[in-house]
Order: sequence, then structure tokens, then C-alpha cells
Amino acid sequence: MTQDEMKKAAGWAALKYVEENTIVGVGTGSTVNHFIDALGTIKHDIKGAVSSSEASTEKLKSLGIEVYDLNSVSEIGVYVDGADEINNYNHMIKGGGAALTREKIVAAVADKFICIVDNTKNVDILGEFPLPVEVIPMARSYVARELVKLGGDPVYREGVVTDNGNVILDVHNLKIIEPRKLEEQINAIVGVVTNGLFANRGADAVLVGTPEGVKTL
Ligand SMILES: O=C[C@H](O)[C@H](O)[C@H](O)COP(=O)(O)O
Repeated sequence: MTQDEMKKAAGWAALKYVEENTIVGVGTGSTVNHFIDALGTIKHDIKGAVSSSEASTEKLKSLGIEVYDLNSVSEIGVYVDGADEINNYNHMIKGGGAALTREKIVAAVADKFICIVDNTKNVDILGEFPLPVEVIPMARSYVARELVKLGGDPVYREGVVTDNGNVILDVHNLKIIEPRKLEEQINAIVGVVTNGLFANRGADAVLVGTPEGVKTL
């Protein structure tokens, strides 16, 4: 079974969490793209979606799914999104696709966060995947120096501008023993918009695509 087949299986399995006549929160990435395809098959049973990126919005609209502005929505039952790494406590690193800020906002509004991954994403300790940090452009060098003080090696993701007009620093060589604490410490650096640790708001359920089928954690 290929990695993409495992992503697809997890994406389609998330459909069972979607309730009729609701607005669904939709993440970003190659695993979520499978979920969006699945959502397209039940588009007449849902009200629509709130999207976490321009890329997901485009795909949702291309399938005829209505996309709502988050400011016009007060309730999202379920938010479905992928992850770059997830530990045994359902803490995640996200933002490999640079969509972390909008993802964190939509996730904050949602009642439930359903994480969909293939089995390469499960780790014991977060940090092997470089931690993305979205930064206001003029603060890039300052934030990078502060991230070094926290023990990381930040690398500017050249050529990438987020949907919010900001830049990304990918922080290498972190061994993240206390994800909740590090999430707060990085958020406290002036100039940081968001960091890719989703620990204080982790996933409520995880669907893992494996060669033996989809496992729910
Ligand atoms: O910014 C991107 C998101 O956080 C994605 O959820 C994450 O990178 C996982 O993406 P994929 O499903 O393509 O591995």
C-alpha cells in the first residue's frame, strides 16, 4: 500500500464524523485533499465548509461545496486536518504547507478536531520534522535569534509567503519534550504570528491510515 493510499483511506474515514446540515471545518494538505473529495460526495447533506487556506477553498469550490467566511459562522462541529507529526498525546506539528495560522484559527472554533494521517506521521517525540513558525516579515531576524535561544536552528523558508502575507521560519533540531510549554514560549516572541505546535489544542481523535486499514486513536 502506498503512502498516498493510506492518506486516502484516513481522509475518507473522516466522513463518519461529519453531521448532516452542519458547516465543516476543513484543513489543508495532501491528506485533506482526499477528505475534500469524500466531502464532495455528500455535499447536499451539509451546509458547507469553512476553509483554512486558499488552496482548500479552491478545491472545495471546484466540487460545488459552499465556503463560508469564518466571521459569519459561530459554530463548527468538526474540523478535519492532517499533520506533519503527531505524538501519543495527540499533540501535533503542523504547517508543512504553510497554512498553520488559519488552521489554528478554524481549529479553535471547532468543537472537535479530527486528525487524519498515514502511519509515517506517528512519533514518540515531536521535533524531527522542523517546526514551522509564521512571522511578520520585518521581525524575521529578531525572531530567528530568539528561536536560537530556545535551542532551535531556524531556517528561512525562501520563496514562501503565507496566505496572510507573512514568512515562515522552519526550526530544526528541536527535541520537543514539553510541547504545550514550547508552544506558549514561541507565541510569546514579539513578531510571531503562530507556531506549528498544536498541543494546547490537540486532536480529539486520530485516524491513521495503515496497510492493515484505518486505526482510530
Ligand atoms: O500547512 C499544512 C498543514 O499543516 C498540513 O496539515 C500538514 O502539512 C500535513 O500535510 P499532508 O497531509 O500533505 O502531509
